[in-house]
Amino acid sequence: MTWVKQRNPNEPEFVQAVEEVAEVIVPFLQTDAGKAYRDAKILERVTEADRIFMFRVPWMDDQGNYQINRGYRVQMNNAIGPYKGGLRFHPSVNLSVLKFLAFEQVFKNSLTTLPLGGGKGGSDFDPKGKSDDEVMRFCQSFMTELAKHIGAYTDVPAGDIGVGSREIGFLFGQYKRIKDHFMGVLTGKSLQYGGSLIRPEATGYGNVYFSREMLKERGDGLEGKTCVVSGSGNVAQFTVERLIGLGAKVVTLSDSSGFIHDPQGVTAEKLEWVMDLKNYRRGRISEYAREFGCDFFEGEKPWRIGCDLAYPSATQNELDERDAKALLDNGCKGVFEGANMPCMPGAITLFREHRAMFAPGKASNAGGVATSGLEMSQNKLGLTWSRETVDEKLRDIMSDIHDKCVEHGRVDNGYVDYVRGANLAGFLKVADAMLAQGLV
Ligand SMILES: NC(=O)C1=CN([C@@H]2O[C@H](COP(=O)(O)OP(=O)(O)OC[C@H]3O[C@@H](n4cnc5c(N)ncnc54)[C@H](O)[C@@H]3O)[C@@H](O)[C@H]2O)C=CC1
Ligand SMILES: O=C(O)CCC(=O)C(=O)O
Repeated sequence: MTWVKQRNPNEPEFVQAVEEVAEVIVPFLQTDAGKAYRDAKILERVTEADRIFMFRVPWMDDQGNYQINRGYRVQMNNAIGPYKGGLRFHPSVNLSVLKFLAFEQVFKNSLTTLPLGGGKGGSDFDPKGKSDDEVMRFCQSFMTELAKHIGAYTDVPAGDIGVGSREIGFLFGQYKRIKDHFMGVLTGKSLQYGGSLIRPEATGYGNVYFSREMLKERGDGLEGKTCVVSGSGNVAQFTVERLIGLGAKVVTLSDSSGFIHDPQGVTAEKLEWVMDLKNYRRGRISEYAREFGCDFFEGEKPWRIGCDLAYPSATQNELDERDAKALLDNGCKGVFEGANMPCMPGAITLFREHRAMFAPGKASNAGGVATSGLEMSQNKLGLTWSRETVDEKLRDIMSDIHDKCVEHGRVDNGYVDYVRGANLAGFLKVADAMLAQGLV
């Protein structure tokens, strides 16, 4: 870790993500089973990106002013398949954030059972408050540079925070215009031009399926459980949809301005209203409280609300040790990461010490990228699978990931440490591929 910290100064998120993996992998490397990986310096090699692109993104706003943002693509590791991972457009984007996300993606993609390497990209561009025309001009400029570095067998980006179907459409249109190729170079596309059914739902649904597997492992189920969810974007919306579909009750949603608490529960009708608010009207979650007559807590996070289960689904480091204590004190039995690295290290330690269920995002939110892998397969075959087919494959993949976490994560007295299981299983597949491919 000293070596990693020295080589990556001023990159706290990246160091945090490496530390979480190293905590599990370093002790394994000291064993006989880990010797070959230790000798070949596999862990050191996976912390160093294959390559990173940083570029200027010039665009013009609606008033005719010149605007400059910075674009990035981190191609972290392609030992088991082409680089794969989302694009994030948010003012907080910097190299540290994208390197942490790309690093996580390597292990997550390995867990999916599909041939996907790991990457991530994005920009400090903020789509909030921008017109559709401004977003389009930005996306066209961003793709004009990115197109040089991606391809259906090289690197296949997708969405993440601030990049949804509108942005993917603009990015795909510009790629096609530059390259004159109609190919699956992005996932998360709309259905009319090569998208997959269930891809929008997949991260949220996948996390719920994963939590159902974890509950089953303990002889329990989702029916009747009270759940808190953070965020109100893609992952949060479909987490709520699946939870209420499976008989649970969701009482919170949030955005960067605060959270709403609806003790009656978010119904399918209320969720439809939220989807319209967030995906088309692009409004604030506080409007929910006014529309449905419940409380809005400005600037706060939902973790002090009593619940059985929690699904952090907004952003990194949104749940600290104090929040974890509040959740446990109020009876929460399980935390399932929909976002990437939403729980801070102190919170994770507390959950594990209390033997609560804790699902690390690289396992529990892998359904999104896995379904992107299914979109890539459909594009290559020139076929469109039905909703039922894709949903069944997603359920099977989440169940396989769960089984691998149990296989590698069962510790003394039967407790399954999913952090250990996910990191070890994710690492081993990539590490074996790297060993087989020599010193590259
Ligand atoms: N979209 C996908 O398929 C996948 C997304 N993820 C992760 O899930 C998380 C959410 O992503 P999406 O739902 O796709 O993005 P989104 O842009 O659709 O929604 C993001 C949500 O997080 C909230 N948010 C952003 N910054 C915040 C902050 N500082 N405090 C509180 N709330 C904040 C936004 O208001 C919004 O509700 C991210 O961590 C992302 O990396 C993980 C796997 C796949
Ligand atoms: O579907 C993809 O390729 C991107 C998913 C992603 O960015 C993530 O898993 O964090």
